Order: sequence, then structure tokens, then C-alpha cells
Amino acid sequence: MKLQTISVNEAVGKVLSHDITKVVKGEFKGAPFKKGHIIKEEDIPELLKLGKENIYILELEPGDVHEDEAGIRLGTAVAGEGVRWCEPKESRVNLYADYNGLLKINVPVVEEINELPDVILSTLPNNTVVKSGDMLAGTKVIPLVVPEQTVVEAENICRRAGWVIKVVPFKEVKVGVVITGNEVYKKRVRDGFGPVITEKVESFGSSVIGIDYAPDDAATIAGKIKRMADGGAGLIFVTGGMSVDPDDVTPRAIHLAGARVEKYGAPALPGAMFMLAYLGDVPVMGVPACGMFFKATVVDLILPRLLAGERVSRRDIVALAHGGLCRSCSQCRYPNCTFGKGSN
Ligand SMILES: Nc1nc2c(c(=O)[nH]1)N[C@H]1C(S)=C(S)[C@@H](COP(=O)(O)OP(=O)(O)OC[C@H]3O[C@@H](n4cnc5c(N)ncnc54)[C@H](O)[C@@H]3O)O[C@H]1N2
Ligand code: MOO
Repeated sequence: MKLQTISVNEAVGKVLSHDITKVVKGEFKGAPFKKGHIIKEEDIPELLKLGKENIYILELEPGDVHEDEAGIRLGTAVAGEGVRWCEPKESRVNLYADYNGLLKINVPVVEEINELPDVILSTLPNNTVVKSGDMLAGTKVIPLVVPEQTVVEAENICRRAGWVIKVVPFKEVKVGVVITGNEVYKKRVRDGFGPVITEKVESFGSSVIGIDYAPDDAATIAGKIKRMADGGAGLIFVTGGMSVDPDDVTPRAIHLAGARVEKYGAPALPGAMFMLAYLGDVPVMGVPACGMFFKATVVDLILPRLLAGERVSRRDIVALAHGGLCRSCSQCRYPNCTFGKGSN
């Protein structure tokens, strides 16, 4: 590359090497002078007002990639299914969601890309629930010109990995709910769990196909879990009875139903007494009472993943630990907070 610095006063007739942007009080006000612009006499006062006494005139040589082209190539390389990129601004290319879904970030690959010289890729946390049009990531190069080799290496990393950033759409799942507890079964207490679960499930485009009530009896609860699965439920909630009292029999009931327990006890607060099991391929969630009392619990971290069709493992639940502590703010701002954001 041949990068020539010349005084603005001598720049008339020269071709600008990159966008010159305007920022007023920290706010980006666009680029009054675009890359490729031929400087005219009348541009000089405006350039001086923008604080530019010298400007770059650039001649690319073989093996050079201009920052904007590099940004586009990076954006193209990292954008997977459901992700689109925008035109570069000072080489920064933003990536946006094409539809509602679950954002998946291939974290080790993102780090591998960031190990390259002169390249950055910055993303929202893995497993964020996103809406169509949400910004998911931004990528850019640091210098005005990077070696072609750097861009090629980034592209190769992405190609080898298969995917870097993608949005997985939610499936329409038929959800069954078994509400446990003698006090609810015998109608001494009005069920508060059913409406909470129904609202959460429907917000992802799925539906509750049945809500059944069971007393604190493991065999009865187990029978109702099996009936939900036989009736076509693709995901089953079992609520209450998840802690240490003698009448807390839900974990035993899930086991008795024939489900294979992935993990009982989740490193998320609220949600410690949570259980995830699989009855064949059907996920069964044992949800403690906190799932009804608090706006955000472990359910909000696991449900979107299950509805996106993910097989959530014991390992995934263990990984919730870092970031799994809710700050218990007086006014809940979830999902705009750190709850569930530290896991990989
Ligand atoms: N000694 C201990 N006590 C508790 C522990 C513990 O480790 N040691 N863990 C606490 C944590 S953490 C949680 S979370 C809760 C879990 O509670 P359960 O899932 O066992 O809930 P229940 O005991 O069945 O109910 C608690 C409370 O909520 C009311 N409830 C339950 N289901 C419904 C419903 N469908 N509608 C309305 N209200 C409902 C129930 O009547 C109780 O008042 O345990 C802590 N305790
Ligand atoms: O399952 Mo409980 O969170 O720890 O409220």
C-alpha cells in the first residue's frame, strides 16, 4: 500500500482513501466525505472545521485489502443462517437477525478470529433470545488496510468451523403441564403456575395442550407425566414439590415415569431446585416454586433452548453457574441484565 499524507490545502483533485465521519458531542452524524470522493475547493473549509488538517491519499498494492472490503468479507464469513450484514461504516459491519429465534455463537471460533492480528468480532452473549432486526454482532479491522492473508485466515477459520453466528428459529412445540401439590389439587390454593407457564410458552410461539393437577403422590404424578407424553406433548413441565419436604415428591415422580435425569440441581439462583430429565426424546422439566414467584429463573434460560430444538445436557446446566446469579433488582430488567449471560 502507498499511503500518502497530504495537507488539506493541497488535496484538491485527490481521491480520499476512506470515509471521513462527523461526530458531534459523541454522536455519529454520518460521513460527509466518502471514500473515493474527489476533493474539491469548496470541501476545504468543511474538512478544516472537522479538524482535518491532513488527509490520507491511498494507493492499494497487490495483497492489500481496504478496511471496508475487509469488513464486508468478515461479515460475510461469520454470518450464518438467519443472520444478515449491513454496509460498512469505517469498516464496521453489523450483523442483524433475519427472524425471531435463539442466537447461537460459536464462542471458541469467535475467540480464534479475535486472535488474528487487526481483526475484531464482538457479539451478544450465546443463547440470547433475539427478535428479527436485532443487532447480534459487529466486526471490523483496526488499520485502514490489512494484508489479504489476514482476511483469508479469518475466512478459513469460519469455513473450517462450519458456522460462527446463527439464529435458530423456535419450533412450535405442544407443551404439557402437570401441576403438583395437595393444596392446589384440593383447591385450597388457586393455581398460579399454569398461567405463568402458558404465557412463557406462548411468547415463543408454542402452545400448552393440557394442564393436569396431581396430589403429592409420586405414582400419580408419574402416571400423569406419561399420559402427557402419550398425548403428544413434546415438552413437559412438572411444577412444585421440588425441594426437601417429605411431600416434595416431584423429582422421584419424574424418575418413576421412566425419564432419564440429566441433572437435579441447577447452578442458577433463582432455580436451584430445578430438574431436567428426558422421557425418550421429550424433555421433562421439574420446576420449583420460584419459577412462579420470580420474573426470571432458570426456566427462562433453559426453555428457549429446548424450544429451539436443542438437546440440553447436564454439561449445559453446569455451565449456567458463571452468570447464573440473579441480582434480585427491585425492578426486574431481565433480559437486559447479567442473569444467564456468563455461560458459553
Ligand atoms: N429447608 C429447605 N427449604 C427450602 C429449600 C431448601 O433447600 N431447604 N429450597 C427452597 C427453594 S430454593 C425453593 S425454589 C422452594 C422450592 O419449592 P417447591 O418446588 O418444593 O415448592 P412447594 O413446596 O411445592 O411450594 C412452595 C410454595 O408455593 C406454593 N405453590 C406451589 N405450587 C403452586 C401453584 N401451582 N399455585 C399456587 N401456589 C403454589 C405452595 O403452596 C407453597 O406455598 O423451596 C424452598 N424451600
Ligand atoms: O430453586 Mo430456588 O431458587 O433456588 O428459589
